[in-house]
Amino acid sequence: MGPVVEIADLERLARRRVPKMFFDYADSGAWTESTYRANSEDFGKIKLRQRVAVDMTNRSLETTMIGQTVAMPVALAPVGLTGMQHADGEILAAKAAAAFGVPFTLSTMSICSLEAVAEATKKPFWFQLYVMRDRDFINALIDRAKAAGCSALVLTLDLQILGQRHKDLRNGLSAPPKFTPKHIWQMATRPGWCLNMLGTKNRTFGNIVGHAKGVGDLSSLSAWTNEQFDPRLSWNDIDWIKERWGGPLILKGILDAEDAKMAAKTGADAIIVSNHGGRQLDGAPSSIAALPEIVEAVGDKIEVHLDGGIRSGQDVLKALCLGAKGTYIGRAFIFGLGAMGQAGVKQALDIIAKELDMTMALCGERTVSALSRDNLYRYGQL
Ligand SMILES: Cc1cc2nc3c(=O)[nH]c(=O)nc-3n(C[C@H](O)[C@H](O)[C@H](O)COP(=O)(O)O)c2cc1C
Ligand SMILES: O=C(O)C(=O)c1ccccc1
Repeated sequence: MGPVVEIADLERLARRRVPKMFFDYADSGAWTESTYRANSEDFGKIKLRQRVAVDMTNRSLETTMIGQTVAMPVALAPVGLTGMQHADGEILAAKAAAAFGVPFTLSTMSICSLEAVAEATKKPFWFQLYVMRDRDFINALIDRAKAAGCSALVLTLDLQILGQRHKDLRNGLSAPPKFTPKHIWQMATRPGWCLNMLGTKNRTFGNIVGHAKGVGDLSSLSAWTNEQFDPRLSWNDIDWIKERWGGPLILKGILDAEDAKMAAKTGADAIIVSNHGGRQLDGAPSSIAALPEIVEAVGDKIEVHLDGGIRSGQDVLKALCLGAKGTYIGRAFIFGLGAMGQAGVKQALDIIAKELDMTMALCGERTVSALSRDNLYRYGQL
């Protein structure tokens, strides 16, 4: 295989290095995966307006997300089980993000704990919260995020029940891994991953082990999730979470203009337009298709961010042109991590930054804040 020049190269390498059950877990969407596919396909339908003879010197990708300076408007999205793609995956991804100057978001369902990531990186990161039925546990988790120095709380609203992903059911996915002959085979054919994993103690859910009951004994991820996660979560809960946390708050998983208006009323600092990477409601529109009407509804009241389907810097630029102030990548960095650990996450960020910078230049712009619908051919109508 030749040099790594685009995110698809990292994906191919990750597929060869990560046991099938964990690679498939990342590379899956709910049911028919139509929304998962639409997320990236819809970016491809948007055309750019080429401009020429514009001074290209002194370009910069630096901007802010929720008032925090970022080297480019691309954060790492929260991804559960990141530490199963590569040993100590959350720590490595957090280090790569900190070195690059973009936010890393640690999932509630991470393998490395809040405390382990804080200790290893000594840099602030963002924490993503899932609301579970056990409110004492959630309060304790919020307090732990504060103690770990997290600089934003990302509250995910689109997963009260876990969407059904066929690949996970067929693979009998669980973390820690099960040891049926099939699972042993999948791991034995990935010796690099196995050796690497034997070198760490971080092999189960670091934030919740010993706290939330039953976590050592996962019959299936979905059964466990549906038992623990709170199906009663409502807009009324944002208040107590916001108050307990007391810092910058981002609401994740908004895909509808009416929900965006509700979110803006909570006084949160930002929303993330997201369909959970196509992993929850199959048949929902792509995030990029949903973005314009949400920006139209609340763009002057709350910062609007977007994730879902971003595989290049061009995708980032299109989201910015349609009104997003920031974006997040999930699989794009996960493939880098699975392929080659921290260096792979760095490569993913380098690739996206280069693509964003070159695209911006060829569109005749020098700063991300200058980007608008005017940079899109026919204003980006799909
Ligand atoms: C393997 C995987 C695990 C995820 N786990 C979480 C999670 O724990 N919490 C969360 O809020 N979102 C989670 N997400 C959703 C991501 O934060 C993000 O919305 C999505 O990955 C964006 O799409 P992309 O992967 O196409 O960039 C997960 C996504 C993937 C692919
Ligand atoms: O897989 C996911 O998308 C996710 O967010 C999750 C939810 C519960 C347990 C593990 C991962």
